[in-house]
Parts: sequence; structure tokens; C-alpha cells
Amino acid sequence: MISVDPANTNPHPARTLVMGVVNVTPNSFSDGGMWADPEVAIRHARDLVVDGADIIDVGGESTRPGTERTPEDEELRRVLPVVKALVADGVTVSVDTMRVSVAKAVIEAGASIINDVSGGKAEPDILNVVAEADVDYVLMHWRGQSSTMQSLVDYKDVVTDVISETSQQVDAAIAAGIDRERIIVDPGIGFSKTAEQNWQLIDAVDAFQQGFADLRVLWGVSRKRFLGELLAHNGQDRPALERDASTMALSTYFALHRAWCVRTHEVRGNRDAMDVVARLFS
Ligand SMILES: Nc1nc2ncc(COP(=O)(O)O)nc2c(=O)[nH]1
Repeated sequence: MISVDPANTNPHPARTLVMGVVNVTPNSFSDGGMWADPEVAIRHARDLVVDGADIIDVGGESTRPGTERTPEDEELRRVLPVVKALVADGVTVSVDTMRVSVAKAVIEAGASIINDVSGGKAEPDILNVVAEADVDYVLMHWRGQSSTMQSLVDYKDVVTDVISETSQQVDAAIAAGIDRERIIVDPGIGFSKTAEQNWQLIDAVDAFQQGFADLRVLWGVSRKRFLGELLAHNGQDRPALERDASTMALSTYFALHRAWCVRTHEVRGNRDAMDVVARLFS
């Protein structure tokens, strides 16, 4: 039974925003290689904006579990032309990076948000870079790099522990000088969490958002493996590119629970589904 906790009074817009994902990578888990060419990535990003994306999240390094790191010069080569073109279009650009050098360059190029899946743990100096710039900072719950993260799933209580650990990351960001209102928190679905733990966190959406009642919360579930496992058939997980309907279902759930924003590869269907739910519950 879906119930919306009336105590969930997060200061979020009545209309949950959509962050469209553009991975300029050859190996991201669901769309790896589709947008690896910067010109193709720019065209795709523009299509997502037409489809209703409020923000475009540009990524140059796959965070897929088990993936080797991308060299930072390569990451920058991938994202910079896309960031510049979208900033010139007037698009609100987020860049998915955990690196100081990339963050500096894309902020210089006009990015409005640094989306750091490591929440400042990979390269802590990134907190100082963000603090000195006038950008927002997505601080995601994270326990380790792709190569190790799936072995870091020991929690006493995943909801309590993720809230507590993320709070510690928020405290570090504030200590580095980032204004609280520029911080966006994200529970890091699929990062150092089992499928069951992902579902527990999603089920506790109100508790998580109340744990950060004055902060914006971003949810990223799009096409992730725990959805493929739920929709498995004959022992085969649903393929990543066939998980958009299940992603939309969760986007409407987050919209119902007044999330600030959802991060998704497919935009139009998610936007439509969220708008229908918002109308029903407006
Ligand atoms: N803030 C945030 N950033 C992320 N970046 C990458 C991925 C996983 O890879 P993808 O780019 O293919 O979705 N997931 C997240 C997420 O859940 N939250």
C-alpha cells in the first residue's frame, strides 16, 4: 500500500524534476557506446531536453561495478565538448565526476552541478573546488570504487546506516565550505547495496528524505540491475535497455513522495508518467 507520510514536508517542488543521463562512454552499463561520440552525445542531450529534461547529467567515466578507472585526461576529453555545447544552449548541466581536475574544468566551462558519486570520498579536494565555485553538489552515498563496491554491503540497518554515513559526508562538505543549500543528497541506489538493500532504501523514501529534510534529494534507479532481477524471466534478467517501464514506475513513486529529482536515461516516458501522477495527487 503506497502511503505518503504527511510528515514528508520536504521543501521540494510539487513537480519532481528530471535529470537526463548522457554517458559519453564506451562502457556504461546500459547505454555504453551509444553516445561515445561527443557530437552524437550533444544531439542526444538536445533530444532529452526537448523530451522534458530539466537537467542533463554528462558522464565521462563508467561507474559500473567492476569497471577499471578511466584515465582523467580521457574523461575530460569526453565530457568537455558536450558540456560547452549544452551550456551554450542554456541547458542546466550536471557533470558526473569524482575528480578534482575534471570538476575544475567543467565548472570553468559553465557546468551548474557537480554530481560526485563518491560524495567527496574519492578525491576530498573536490569539496574545496565546489566550495570556491558557485555550483550545486550532488553528494551520493558511496563506500568504494567500482572495483570493490559490491563487497562493501555489510550494514546493521541499511536505511539507518546510509542516512548516517551520508550525513557524515554532508558534514565534511559543509566543513569544506560548501553552503548547505547547494548540497543535493542521493542514497546511491546500486552502489555498495544488494538488490534487497536497494528495495529497502526505496521503500524508506520518506524516512531518507526526512533524514535530510532541508536538502534536495536525487534518486537514481534508471535501468539498474535490481530492476532486471525483479523482471527476470526463465532465469534471465531483463536486459538493461528493456527496463524503462520499470524505471518509470519508480519515477512516479518518487514523484508521489515529493522527491526533488529523478535521474533517468529515458526522459519523455518518465516525465509523462510523473505528470499524470502529480495531476492525480495535486
Ligand atoms: N547521482 C547519481 N549519479 C549516478 N551516476 C551513475 C550511475 C550509474 O550509471 P549510469 O550513469 O549508467 O546510470 N548512477 C548514479 C546515481 O544513482 N546517482
